[in-house]
This record gives sequence, C-alpha cells and structure tokens, in this order.
Amino acid sequence: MLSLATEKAEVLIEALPYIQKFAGKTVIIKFGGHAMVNKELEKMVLQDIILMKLVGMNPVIVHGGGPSINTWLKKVGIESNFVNGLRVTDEETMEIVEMVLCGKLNKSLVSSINEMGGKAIGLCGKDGSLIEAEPKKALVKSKNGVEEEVDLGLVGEITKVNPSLIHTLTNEGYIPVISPVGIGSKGESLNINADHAAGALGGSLGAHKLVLLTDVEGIYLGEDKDSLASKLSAQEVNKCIERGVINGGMIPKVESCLKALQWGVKHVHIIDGRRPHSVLLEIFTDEGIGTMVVK
Ligand SMILES: Nc1ncnc2c1ncn2[C@@H]1O[C@H](COP(=O)(O)OP(=O)(O)O)[C@@H](O)[C@H]1O
Ligand SMILES: CC(=O)N[C@@H](CCC(=O)OP(=O)(O)O)C(=O)O
Repeated sequence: MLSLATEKAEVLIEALPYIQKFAGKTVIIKFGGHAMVNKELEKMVLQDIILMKLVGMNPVIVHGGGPSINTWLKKVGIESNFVNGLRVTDEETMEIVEMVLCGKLNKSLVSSINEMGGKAIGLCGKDGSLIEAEPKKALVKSKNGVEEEVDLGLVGEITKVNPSLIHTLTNEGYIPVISPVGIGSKGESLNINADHAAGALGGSLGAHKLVLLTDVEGIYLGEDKDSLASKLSAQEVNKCIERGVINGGMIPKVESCLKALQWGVKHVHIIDGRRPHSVLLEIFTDEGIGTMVVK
C-alpha cells in the first residue's frame, strides 16, 4: 500500500502535464455571485487561483455579485426586473450596483487573495477604460411571437476592451480581479452582466480557457439532475434557448461562451462553484466537470 506521502507526490506528478500545457496561458475565471455566497468555498476557489498563478498560468478573475446587489437594493427599497437574465438598471440602481461590485465585493476578493499570499489587484471596467460600452437594448418575443426592443436603462453592451493594463499587471505577477461596470461614451457607469464581461475579456486577452463558476453543475436539458449535458454545441444551445430549456441567468452565460469561442478562446466551461476545488479539478485533471460548450 502506498504511504500517504507517496500518494500526495503522485497527485502532484499527475498535475505536471497540465502545468506544462498551461504555462504562460491566460485563463479567465468568472466567479458568479451565487458561487460566492459561501466564504469557505470562496476561499477554496481563491486558493486554486493562487496556485494556478504560482505554477505559471495567468488567471484573471471577473466577478459577479447579483445576490449581493439584490440584498442591498432590498435594504433601500428598490425592486429589480430582469429581462433575458439582465437587470433593468435605472440611475438609483446603478449607484448601488457600482458600490457593491466595484467597492465591497471587489475589495473583499482582493484582500482575501492578498491575505492568502497571492498578489491581487482590483479594477472595474472604468479603470484605464478597460471595458467601453454603450446602452444595451434587449430583444424580447411578445405573446404574439413578434420580437420587440426593450430598454434596459443603464445596462451596457460592450463595444471595446482595452486589455493592455491587464497584460502589464499579469506580467508583474498580479492576479487582476475585475468587476463588470463599464464606461459609456459620456463617462457614465454602465452595468454589464459579469458573464458577458468575462467572455469579452477572454476574447481580447486571447485566453486559452474561460471557466464560468455558478451554482448548478452545468447546463441541464430537463427537469432532473441526470439531464446534465457534458458537451453542447452552438446549435444545440440556440435550440435550448428557443425552447426555454435554457433561461434566466443561464442565457448570458451561454451567450458569453459562444461569443468567446467566436473570438478565439479555445475552451469554455460552465462548472459548479459549490464543489470544493472545482477550478483545480477542471484545470488539472482529465475528469472534465460541468458542461463544455463548443462551436
Ligand atoms: N438549462 C439550465 N441548466 C442549468 N441552470 C439553468 C438552466 N436554465 C436556467 N438556469 C438557471 O441559471 C442559474 C445560474 O445563473 P445565475 O443565477 O445568473 O448565476 P450566477 O450568479 O452564477 O451568474 C441557475 O441557478 C439556474 O436557475
Ligand atoms: C446587467 C446585469 O444583469 N448585471 C449584473 C451584474 C452582476 C452579475 O452579473 O452578477 P452574477 O454573475 O452574480 O449574475 C446585475 O446587476 O446583477
């Protein structure tokens, strides 16, 4: 029987080919608000990311924070409506969104990473005009099947990503932690869905992999857990959206996956952020968890 020490050494050796394969490669990790609610799990995700950086990869974190925004909006008596998984955002809502995403959550992730020995730096999409955007309109099918344009207020559609700042930071050994508030043409703040921001950053940084961490195992094709899809093509994804099988917060995720693939990101995965060390399992093993989206 192998001793515990030998078993540990074997685990490390198993990771060797993956460490070699990913050396110097950019991996975008989208940390969803629903995957961030448990502090213990959050710590494990951040430890995984610190390890990735230490072995020579370039992880970049894009975080969400939907549940936390909901809590703070409730405290000030503002209700939210969602259209196609996006929060309709008026000026008052935008103020809270910016405070929660760019302030509280961003800085909390940065200080946790730094406390655990990593080097993190927090930015929002406005810093260095990282994420330029314009007000986004949503297309919604009315009851008679006709598509109508719906105004989402201060929700941003990304028009340009200026990634040079991120290259500088990663080359200096930092792990960038990015909150999805973009800058409009008049300098205004725009609320961008974190999945969309992660996909666009992945494309502009030439990322090797985009990993979206959420609160489900991946994409289900039916009611029960056995219906988890391990792989879905663009065509299948579009059919699932049309049939309503993919809905709500999963819509921006799959949209982001498909766009990232078009923009040259090699691999995109939706995985369960509630599973301990899910990021390491995804990166360093053949096991392949969650749903992989392909062209
Ligand atoms: N086909 C589907 N498979 C899995 N989850 C789905 C599907 N369609 C919609 N969802 C919903 O999408 C949610 C994840 O999106 P969201 O709540 O925005 O999470 P996050 O905060 O991680 O971005 C799931 O909790 C689930 O309710
Ligand atoms: C336009 C839009 O919907 N923005 C999101 C931004 C945060 C986010 O995307 O958080 P999750 O990843 O936790 O869903 C919002 O206001 O909730």
